[in-house]
Amino acid sequence: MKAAVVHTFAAPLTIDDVEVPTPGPHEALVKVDYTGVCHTDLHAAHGDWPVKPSPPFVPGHEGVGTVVAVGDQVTRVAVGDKVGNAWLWSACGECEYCETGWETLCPHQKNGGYSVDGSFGQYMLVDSRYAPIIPDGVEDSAVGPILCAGVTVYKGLKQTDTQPGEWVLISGIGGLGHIAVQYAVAMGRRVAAVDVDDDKLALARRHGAEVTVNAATSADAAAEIQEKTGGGVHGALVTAVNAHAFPQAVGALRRGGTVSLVGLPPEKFPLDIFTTVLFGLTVRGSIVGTRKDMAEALDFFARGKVSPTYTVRPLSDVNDIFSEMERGAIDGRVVMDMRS
Ligand SMILES: NC(=O)c1ccc[n+]([C@@H]2O[C@H](COP(=O)([O-])OP(=O)(O)OC[C@H]3O[C@@H](n4cnc5c(N)ncnc54)[C@H](O)[C@@H]3O)[C@@H](O)[C@H]2O)c1
Ligand SMILES: CCCCCCO
Ligand SMILES: [Zn+2]
Ligand SMILES: [Zn+2]
Repeated sequence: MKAAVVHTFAAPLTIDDVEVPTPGPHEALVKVDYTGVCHTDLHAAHGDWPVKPSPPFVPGHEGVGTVVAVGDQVTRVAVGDKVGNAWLWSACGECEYCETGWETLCPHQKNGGYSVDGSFGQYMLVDSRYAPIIPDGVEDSAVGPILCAGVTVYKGLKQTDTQPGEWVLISGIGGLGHIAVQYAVAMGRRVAAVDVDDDKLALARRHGAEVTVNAATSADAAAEIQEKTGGGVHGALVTAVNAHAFPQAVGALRRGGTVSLVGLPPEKFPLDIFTTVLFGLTVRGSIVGTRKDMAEALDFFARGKVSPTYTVRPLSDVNDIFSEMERGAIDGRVVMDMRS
């Protein structure tokens, strides 16, 4: 089968002919139709983060396809079912985190396209107990971005502890952010959006943002957001890939506000102790979503409440796609067609 393989960090991926894997007892073999390209895949290919994947590996964790074979312990899916892969590829099911609804924090988890091969190949393995089950009747090319971008921002928004009618800042209007605007609107929040690119902010407005601020041209983006939201946002979700966006989102919070961090530039950012304490602010990290979050995020999509903006391109474009992503030149999400 064809697959895009990372052999060396920060070097072009090669399209290799690799063996179709065999499913283990709890695994299913999936023929991949489409896969979204997440900025995490670029971080993975560059070896950006402290915990690195082990080349050679196949990235991708927004894959969608059809089950073609199952292991002898599989009960949750069957041949012919439409499933996906996800960052949370599997967890142990027995630790304190798995037992308390926090499987995303399981120290024994496997991660799709990172610690196990992912969806940038024509076939992929999934753990049948964790694979997202794709709702009937949805567009196969559109649903991939929900499997990471969608579930992540949906969970991240829940983690802002905001209520309907309150202001939420979405920082970074890329693959995650443009979908976050839609979930926030669908969840009844008022949306302010910040990015460094006017085209991204126009996309945010098309998806329902009431306030947009360009952090590259604003004299003080946090102050501008405070002023345009009548005292600051009740919650903020940072999906930006630049560390400057993080203190900026904290600075845009209303007193008592919560910022949910999901973007992962491999850097640190300063947090002002005095104002954080004085204004009772909460800074919270958020990672993807559980299987329950995934089912909920997919339900919003299946009911037409969110609709990714995406472009379909061939697997052979993978290196160009990564270069464009690195330049911030992609509006919405790229989805690769894996069928040919
Ligand atoms: N926490 C999680 O579970 C999780 C899940 C998925 C992705 N991620 C991470 O989220 C980040 C975004 O992923 P993506 O696929 O949306 O990336 P993307 O490249 O599609 O979008 C990034 C966006 O950040 C914007 N940006 C850059 N600098 C900015 C700044 N200073 N202020 C505001 N916006 C700025 C870019 O213009 C772009 O719109 C990546 O680091 C990825 O690894 C985390
Ligand atoms: C720590 C890496 C989290 C990545 C989530 C999927 O994009
Ligand atoms: Zn991702
Ligand atoms: Zn566990």
